Amino acid sequence: MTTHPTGFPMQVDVAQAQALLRSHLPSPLTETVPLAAGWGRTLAEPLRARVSHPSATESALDGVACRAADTGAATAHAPVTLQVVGESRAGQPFLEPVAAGQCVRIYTGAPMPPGADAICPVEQLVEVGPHEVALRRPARPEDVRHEGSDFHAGEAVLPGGLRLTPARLALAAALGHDRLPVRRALRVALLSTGDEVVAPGQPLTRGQVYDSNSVGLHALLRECGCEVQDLGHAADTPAALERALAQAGGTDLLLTTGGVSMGRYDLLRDLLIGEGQVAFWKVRMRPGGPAILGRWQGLPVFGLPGNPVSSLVVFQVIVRPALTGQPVQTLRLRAATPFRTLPDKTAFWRGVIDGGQVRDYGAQGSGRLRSLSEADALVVVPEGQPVTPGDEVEVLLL
Ligand SMILES: Nc1nc2c(c(=O)[nH]1)N[C@H]1C(S)=C(S)[C@@H](COP(=O)(O)OP(=O)(O)OC[C@H]3O[C@@H](n4cnc5c(N)ncnc54)[C@H](O)[C@@H]3O)O[C@H]1N2
Ligand code: MOO
Ligand SMILES: [Mg+2]
Repeated sequence: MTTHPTGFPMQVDVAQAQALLRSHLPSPLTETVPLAAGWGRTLAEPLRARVSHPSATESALDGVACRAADTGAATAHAPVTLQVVGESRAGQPFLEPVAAGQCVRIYTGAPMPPGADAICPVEQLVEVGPHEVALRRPARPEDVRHEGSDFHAGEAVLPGGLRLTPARLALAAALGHDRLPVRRALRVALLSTGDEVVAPGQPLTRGQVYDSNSVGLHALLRECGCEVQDLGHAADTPAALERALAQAGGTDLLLTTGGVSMGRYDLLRDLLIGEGQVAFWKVRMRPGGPAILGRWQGLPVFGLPGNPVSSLVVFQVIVRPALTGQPVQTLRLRAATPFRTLPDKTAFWRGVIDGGQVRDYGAQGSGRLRSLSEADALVVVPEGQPVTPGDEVEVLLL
């Protein structure tokens, strides 16, 4: 890390950038939402089971419930015959005890009758008479689902801080909750900058570019559960930028793209440095090096680089973990090709996953947006660490 002449840190590492952005965001507030509105939200506190699941000991199969000890000798050649004394249906249990030599017809999810401890499925039964079945193999205790074997009443099942996926939402319902304590969504304003940047749908002249950054970032922000205020686009003049920044009031964070590198017209950089509250400028990563964090009239502003790949990669690596409070999700794969090492930067190279290994995507220019669509992953190559084929690398799925 170095220091800018005006005193703020430069060339911070990725972890420092994440932590500094996080420290600029408000600490999470809680609100309660109906179950159906919980998808994509983050649980604010652990959820305990209000009931056990299964709520009774029950059958996992359609068949008969009986005593395992009666059926140990059953084979296809020498089936064991049992007397059928009743039927247990889901919601209509059979409450009489099952004695030796007896069984009860039972269906998946129906409570086990008292005395029975094993199940034989219909596929292994032969109907012998109106009240008799023969078992072609022993009944199995493993096909009984015991009360509370999934979770017990009172158990803390879903930890706080977890993002509610469809499966976790279903689990919350099964735990007995109809309202959920979730973190208040962060409100993020989004602004793209650049004289050459044009909204999709408008005519494009040579030298102009469609505003792809805002579109990708908007979707990423929604994926992170944020409320997005789209401020559109501002031209490269101080007045236009100041007008746009003034519209971001009332949000928790302003995310911008463009205008943060070394150019004369990289005015967002100048505006933030002039405001005197820069937390850092430049991160030791590629792509995405020129990112800047500061404040504008108190509001945290994170300036993503304009290059299309850089803006989306910096979001994944720095912004997402700061917004969600969750570390970047990675997995480890073997490298099928070498990956370039940078002496003073962590690289996030685009890679293609093939046969359980990851290979270099090839052209890694930050302006090649199609590469992010054609690659499967970002391969993390730490500063100064060589990667040769066969090495294990950390990989971030795209
Ligand atoms: N002399 C140096 N030049 C550059 C350096 C450097 O260290 N020294 N860093 C390079 C790196 S790395 C990056 S990344 C870019 C960052 O540039 P800016 O953040 O200043 O962004 P702009 O100059 O405004 O635009 C760069 C590039 O991206 C295109 N762009 C911008 N906004 C959008 C958008 N919303 N949608 C699609 N594409 C966009 C823009 O047209 C430019 O092509 O600086 C390097 N330069
Ligand atoms: O690192 Mo810039 O972010 O490559 O193009
Ligand atoms: Mg620039």
